[in-house]
Amino acid sequence: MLRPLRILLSPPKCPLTRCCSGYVSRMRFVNRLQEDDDACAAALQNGRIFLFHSLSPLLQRTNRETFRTSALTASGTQPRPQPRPEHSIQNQDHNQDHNIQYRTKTRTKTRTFSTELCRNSGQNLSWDLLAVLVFYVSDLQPILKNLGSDGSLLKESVLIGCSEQNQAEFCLDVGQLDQAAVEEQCGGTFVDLRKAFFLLKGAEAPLVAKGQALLRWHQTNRFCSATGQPTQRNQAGSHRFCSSSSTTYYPQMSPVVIVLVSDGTRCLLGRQASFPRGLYSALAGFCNMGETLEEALRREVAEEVGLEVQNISYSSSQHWPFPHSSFMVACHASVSPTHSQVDVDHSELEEARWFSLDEITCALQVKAPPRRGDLPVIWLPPPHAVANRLITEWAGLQRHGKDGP
Ligand SMILES: NC(=O)c1ccc[n+]([C@@H]2O[C@H](COP(=O)([O-])OP(=O)(O)OC[C@H]3O[C@@H](n4cnc5c(N)ncnc54)[C@H](O)[C@@H]3O)[C@@H](O)[C@H]2O)c1
Repeated sequence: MLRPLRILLSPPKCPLTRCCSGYVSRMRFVNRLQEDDDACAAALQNGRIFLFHSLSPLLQRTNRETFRTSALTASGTQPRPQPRPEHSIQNQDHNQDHNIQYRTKTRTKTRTFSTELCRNSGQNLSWDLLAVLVFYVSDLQPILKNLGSDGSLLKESVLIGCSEQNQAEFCLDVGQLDQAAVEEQCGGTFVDLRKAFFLLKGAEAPLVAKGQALLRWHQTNRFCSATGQPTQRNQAGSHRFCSSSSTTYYPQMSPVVIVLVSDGTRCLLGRQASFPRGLYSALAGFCNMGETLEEALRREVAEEVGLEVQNISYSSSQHWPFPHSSFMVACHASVSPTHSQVDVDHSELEEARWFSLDEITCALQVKAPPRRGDLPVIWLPPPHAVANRLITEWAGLQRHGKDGP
């Protein structure tokens, strides 16, 4: 039965509006787009798109004096107008959303840019801004056409969610187009996710990581592992299907356990030889087939530092895009102070040692990796990493006189 187009384009009003939150209707909307290809194709026409090139997200970087908007042309035949400095960020109002007006050829639009300030590498303590560029499909279509792409490229977008303004959000990899030409047309730069991830605003980083993970999964799962035949994706990109073997493939994450071990007054951190100088983190490891999280956690700590932990408690979890998609489950655990002698397996870790609350407090204050020539300093994974959360939680509990779990 045909549904009215109005319902296909935006999250349906819940019939039980009084008891159904915006969150619930957005989640149901996304779920329906994953199930219904026609609804998803319609939502794409009205949606927002994050662009990637060979898995690097399109970002905008500028200085604090002038926050330049991306000037988009509504018509690809016209020369792209120079970006106009329409918004200045005064002082250090970082972590803010900025509603910025910009003009297309035919109309004025307002787009919300979120920005995070990060320390520039120069000596003058100026700041850089980094933000994800988001395009409305209606703006992107003429740009893609101008770059010689036919309409079929847009259909390769994958659904990643729904904004609070009830617009479906998609990611699209334009790796088949000339990178410099896309950057020039779109007014942004494709930045390797490893560099970008820690400089994006809290809410943007996981969204971009999720988009990259989904795009990567599609790029590496084009064929059925049973028959070798090509697989077909659904419109949302939430699964692929092999019609020869009737197998449905879903995107996968590898479960990883990460644990902060405490002996009551100190916490245990380690570093791999590949880590940047001075960086220490909580112990982590992939779960083996058939293991529970608790078994994986106990095994990893035993293997890496030769300790037997107890009192395991869950803290939080996160999707981690590096090197591929991991599902990090973060826990606290403890050892008795009388059984805290560390015996490092140097094939896994370069070093592991106990840190006092004072050392952790100092390390948490280091907000940027030390630069070449700086004095050696101990620093910790940044706030986007769940390891930072574990360490911060432990420090908070220590300050309030309670140990970990
Ligand atoms: N978000 C954070 O705060 C945080 C902190 C530390 C580590 N991590 C992540 O946790 C993961 C594990 O950490 P690690 O130090 O053990 O990493 P690692 O990269 O040293 O991996 C250790 C070993 O696990 C094996 N391995 C790799 N991929 C696997 C998979 N999918 N399934 C099973 N085994 C696999 C390989 O033999 C590899 O040498 C890494 O992806 C790392 O980036 C995240």
